[in-house]
Amino acid sequence: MAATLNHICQSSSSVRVLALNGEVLDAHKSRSTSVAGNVHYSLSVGWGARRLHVNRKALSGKKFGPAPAADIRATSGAEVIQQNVPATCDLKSFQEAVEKLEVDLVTEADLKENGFRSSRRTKICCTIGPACCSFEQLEALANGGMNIARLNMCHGTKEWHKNVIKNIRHLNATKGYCVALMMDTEGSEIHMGDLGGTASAKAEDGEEWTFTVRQFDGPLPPCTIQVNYEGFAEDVKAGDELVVDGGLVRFDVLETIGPDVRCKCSDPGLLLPRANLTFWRDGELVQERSAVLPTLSSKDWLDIDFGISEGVDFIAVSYVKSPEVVKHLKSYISSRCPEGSIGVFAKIEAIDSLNCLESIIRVSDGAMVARGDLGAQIPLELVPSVQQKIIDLCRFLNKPVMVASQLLESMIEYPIPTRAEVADVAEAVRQRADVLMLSGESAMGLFPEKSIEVLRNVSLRIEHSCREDKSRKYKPLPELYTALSERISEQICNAAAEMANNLRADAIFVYTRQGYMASLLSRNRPDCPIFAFTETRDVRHRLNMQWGLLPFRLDFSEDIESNLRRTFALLKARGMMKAGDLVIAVSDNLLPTQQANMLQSIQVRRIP
Ligand SMILES: Nc1ncnc2c1ncn2[C@@H]1O[C@H](COP(=O)(O)OP(=O)(O)O)[C@@H](O)[C@H]1O
Ligand SMILES: C=C(OP(=O)(O)O)C(=O)O
Ligand SMILES: [K+]
Ligand SMILES: [Mg+2]
Repeated sequence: MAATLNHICQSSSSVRVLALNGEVLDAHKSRSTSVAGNVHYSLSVGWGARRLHVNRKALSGKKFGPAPAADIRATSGAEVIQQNVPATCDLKSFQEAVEKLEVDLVTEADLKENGFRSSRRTKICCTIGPACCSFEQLEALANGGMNIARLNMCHGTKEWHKNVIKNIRHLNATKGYCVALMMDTEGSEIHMGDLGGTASAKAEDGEEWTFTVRQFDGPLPPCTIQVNYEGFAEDVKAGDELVVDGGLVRFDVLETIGPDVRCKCSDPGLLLPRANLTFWRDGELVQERSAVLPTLSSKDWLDIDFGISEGVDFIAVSYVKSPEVVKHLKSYISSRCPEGSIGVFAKIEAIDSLNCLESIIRVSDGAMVARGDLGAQIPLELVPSVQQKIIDLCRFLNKPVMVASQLLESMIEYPIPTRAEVADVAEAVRQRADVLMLSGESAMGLFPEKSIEVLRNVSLRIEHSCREDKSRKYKPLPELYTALSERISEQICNAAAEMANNLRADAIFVYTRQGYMASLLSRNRPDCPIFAFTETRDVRHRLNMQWGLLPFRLDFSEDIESNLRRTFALLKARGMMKAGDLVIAVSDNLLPTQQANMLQSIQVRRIP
């Protein structure tokens, strides 16, 4: 049915929108006068956060017809969903523009193509660097399934990162992706300088190199490496072993002369800019200095302020050694942005963090197994069991967990991974990590898109085999909560997941304001995907970090029954579900009134 969408009538005191076959829709109106003295009217109609806006320069005293498309846009909160909405359109497209269920392009395509039973459950994070920072390159990664973009503040300038953030925002707003942003702090561990601008340097066996804390105005002298840390030359002793990037290159310390440390290469290899440095004495990691280094340096705090002002979704803290720093950052964030919507992730990579893993994870919003530095601080052969331990602990404590570093390292240079890398990725998927992370593969590699494709394919394959493997099923999770209200939510979600598995349901639906019930469902790693409906863009982005959740944005209405009916209709209309599909639905207490008098329930429904 064609209808005139809006027709602005203006009298001296009022402005109205005539919409849909002449029926007047209630319109908010505001009037403003520009510097040039022109009167502007803006109107918006819609429900909740979703609105259509009409902006027109008014011609005083005159009546005028339908606003041109250029003056009409549809928004959701601060996000513009559609520019140039035609003034004359049919009822259906008006409703779609205003009431559209927001789901990202990739999820939608995945659901339609593969059917949702086999949509990907493990999430993918890509470190953004020079190899993937243009709008087109970022779009290709988003299209390949990037759920989270990571900005590593070790590298690049604020302007560079700002531009990446702008590109991702633009991608989300104009192309319908839902890529979340994670900032990763530099931390104050000891690392090399940037090699005077060259991409890498080769250290040969037996060659003598000087590590120094001196500054140079011009180019670096040959075989010289700057070290970021003032106290370095005082701490190192002749006879120590200097280890670059956890063993990529090794040096024996010959002598220290003032700010210089003279070394001989004992294990040759490639030196990369800003590579991490550790030093070892009598087979033990020397920790004197790193123990007094603050986890968050003054530069990190400036970066954090930058992240807060840019509105990133997550901040990952490097070299966390105790729960205190995470608590401190979380309270800083909630004082700076009271809506408190930035998740703080603890990177587990410092040896000290291993003594207090549980208390660190409890206070964090999630954790990262940062195997790069972890492998430089503990023997490499211990890394796999620590990974398993962190993943299990996070699952128990209901915190999302990322597995990072060297997943597909060889793909920095080659278009296919090694068999061992595929096995490593498969292991992380089998351990049911929430997120797999690419580092150099996407940031500076030759094959960022191929790398993401490998993660996607391995995830799909292994997730499928986990579902088939009956012996893995129904292992009960240990009980997490003690307070009654939390125990109720936990039990509801555990039971809903178990019912969904037993009934072979097609999907679990959860209506969630903060993502709490959604996370408890994800924790169960059920066989079917979890459609998580939430009201705000921020929560929708945060849900991206969790296993098996397909985040949708939707304005909730007053009662759960009407939410269910609306979502069924919208998903059906969009071809994402079909009549007869079996759904298990749960929800948070959506309304304040419900908290007092309604207990939560599990519904079993067929799509009508
Ligand atoms: N923002 C950036 N600008 C330039 N290069 C980057 C950036 N981010 C990452 N890289 C490159 O990608 C490599 C791998 O990234 P990552 O693992 O995050 O860092 P690191 O190697 O410092 O731990 C880095 O060593 C660096 O060469
Ligand atoms: C992810 C890690 O941290 P970064 O890349 O910042 O060193 C790591 O050490 O594995
Ligand atoms: K970092
Ligand atoms: Mg690290």
